[in-house]
This record gives sequence, structure tokens and C-alpha cells, in this order.
Amino acid sequence: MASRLLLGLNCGKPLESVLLPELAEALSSKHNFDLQAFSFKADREVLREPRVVRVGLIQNSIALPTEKPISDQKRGIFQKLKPIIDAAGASGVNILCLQEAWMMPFAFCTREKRWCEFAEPVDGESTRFLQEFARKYNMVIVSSILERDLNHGETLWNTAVIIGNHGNIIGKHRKNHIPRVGDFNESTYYMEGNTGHPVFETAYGKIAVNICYGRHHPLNWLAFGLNGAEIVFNPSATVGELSEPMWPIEARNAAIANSYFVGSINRVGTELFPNPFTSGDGKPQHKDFGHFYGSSYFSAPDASCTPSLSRYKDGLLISDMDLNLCRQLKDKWGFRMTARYELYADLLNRYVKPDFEPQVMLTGHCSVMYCLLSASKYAYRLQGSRLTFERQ
Ligand SMILES: NC(=O)NCCC(=O)O
Repeated sequence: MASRLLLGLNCGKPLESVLLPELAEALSSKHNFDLQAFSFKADREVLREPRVVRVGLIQNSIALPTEKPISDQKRGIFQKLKPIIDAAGASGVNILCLQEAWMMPFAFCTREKRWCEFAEPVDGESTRFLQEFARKYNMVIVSSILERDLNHGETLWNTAVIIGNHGNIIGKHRKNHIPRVGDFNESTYYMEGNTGHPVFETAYGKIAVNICYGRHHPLNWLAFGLNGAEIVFNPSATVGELSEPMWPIEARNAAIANSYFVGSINRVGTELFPNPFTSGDGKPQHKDFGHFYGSSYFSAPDASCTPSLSRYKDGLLISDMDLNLCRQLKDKWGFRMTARYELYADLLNRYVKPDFEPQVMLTGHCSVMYCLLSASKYAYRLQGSRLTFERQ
């Protein structure tokens, strides 16, 4: 019963696990990373063949202490990821996504500008590192980096680069929503993205990327769905104290509401920085953000989801998913058909204007109050939803 609620049912059954090649298992034992694989099925259709793609998510801790030279730290992460990506390749993964800013410690919240040196152009060394794997394994790779935009005054962005299965760069998406919560105040580092909600048509399906804090924004999820995404990745960096109770709910809910699959990834470990920083909350200064709790997982449009990877260990989570499930769930629940986009559009149009007044109707209770007030010594004035009183 508990598992039915926690993981749901896929086509009426518990999710099945999948056997992986020995090579992948051997890499996971040798390099000590968690490896799990599952399969989301869809019903057989008469006119369409199943569209099964194999998707992978990688979560990892950093490789070297943050005091080490920046280039060593970055190379250390490359070395650490190599066997995990090889395991994905050996398992026949078609689309692989790494965690947010995978090529660096999660330094944004220190607000120290020294970490800007990790930034790279879209076609920089991290992309080149991954392009080789993309070619070797015929794999699409989603790589979330700190981007330095050389064509626009060297500004910084939090960007997901989409590398095609031939090693080509299909495009990029820049994080839309920047957190300003607790230690996660990343606004001193990069600006709100300017790429909208692109969906990338890859060899294996239509994918999009909702970077980290964007997962708290239902309209951000919706926009990727409206543009036709079948799989949305959510590469993240978040810690236990801040968000762990929300983690298993938000992406799963987005998958249900938007009839697509979601792959959620969070980094693992505690990252210590050389200088203490504060969170502006009156608590003592500290040198870490807390524990990045991993727990990466997949969610499907039928409300089923995989178990999560470890809270502590590096890991590769693989899942087969029949993308036909997206349309089957659209047909079943009709969320797209029953949504009232014209009503939402109208409200949002009015809401973004400075003179917006909330549409609040007076309850019966209030009307009685107004009658009493009218008979009293007070004059009242209703402006929009604001009620003011004045003694007569
Ligand atoms: N990287 C990032 O956006 N973190 C914010 C924390 C959260 O959304 O849980």
C-alpha cells in the first residue's frame, strides 16, 4: 500500500526494474556509484509503434576540496564522471542529463566573485569533454554549466547546453528563475534567463530543461509543456534543510499536470568553502550550505515514479520510457483540453499591469457588515478590494 502511494502504478502495475550489462555493473562497483534502472511502460496502440527511449541521470559530489586550483577541481570532476558516463554508454542510454553546474562546486551563494572563473562559453571545455561521449555513445547529453557569454560583454548565465547525439550543439536554455532564499541567493552571479521555454527536438524525443529553482514555478513547467516537451529535466542543487520535503512532490506533480516525463537530479555531499559566509538570517556564519541530498528520480505522466538514488552517494539512474504514455495520458485526463488558457491569459495580462486590482467579490457576510456600517456613524469607502473607514 505504501509503495503504491509513494511510487504509484505504471499501467496498473508496480514499476519494473531493468537488468543492465555487466560492464555497467562492474563500473559501478569499481568506482563506487549507485546504479539503478527501471522501465515505464505504455499501453500498446494500433497505429503507433512504442517509442521507447532510455534516459539517464547522473548525480555526483565534487572531486577535490574547493581550496585547490580551479582547473584541478574541474578536471577532478571530469575524471570522476568519466566512468559514470561510460556506464551510461555501456547501458545504451539515449539521453543523459547531468546535475546543475556539474563542472564546479556550488559556489554561487558565497557571493564571492572568485568562482566566476569556472564559467565557460557554451562551446567551452566542459562541452568539448561531453561531445566526445555524445559521439562515442550516440547519446544526447544535457549539460548544465555556468556560462560566460562572450558575445554579450562576457556576462554570466546559468545555462543548460543540449549536445546532440552526433556531438553537435543543438541549443541552450538559460535558467529562468533565480532563487533568493536562505543561502541560495544566486542573484549576484548571473541574470534571469532570456531564452524563454525552448523545447529541443532530438533524435530520441522532444526535451526541455527546467533548471533547479524553476521547479517551484508551475507556469514554468506549463510553458515547456505548451511547447510540446515529452521529457523535462530538472538539474538541481539543493540542500536538505531547505527543500527535501518538497523534492518528491513538485516534479511528480509537474509530470502529472503536463503529461510529460520528468528527470530530477540533485548533487550529493557537503561542499566546504574557504571563507565563511552568512545567510542574512541572523544565524552564525558558516562555510557550507548544508547537505546536498542527491535523491535523483524520474516521474511519469501517470503519477508513477522511480525510487530515488542515494542521499549520499554518486549515482546513475536509468529508465526506459515509452513516450507514447504522454499522449495516452492527455487522452485519458484531457488536461490540455479542459484547461481555460484564455481565462488565465486574461488574468495574467491584467496582473502584470501596475494598476491591477484583485478580483475579490464581497461575501454575504461582508454585505451584512456594510448594511450595519451604513446605519452607523462611520462612512466607508471601497476601493478595489480595500475598505477604509472614517468617523462622520
Ligand atoms: N540552485 C538552485 O536554484 N537552488 C535553489 C534551492 C531550491 O530550489 O531548492
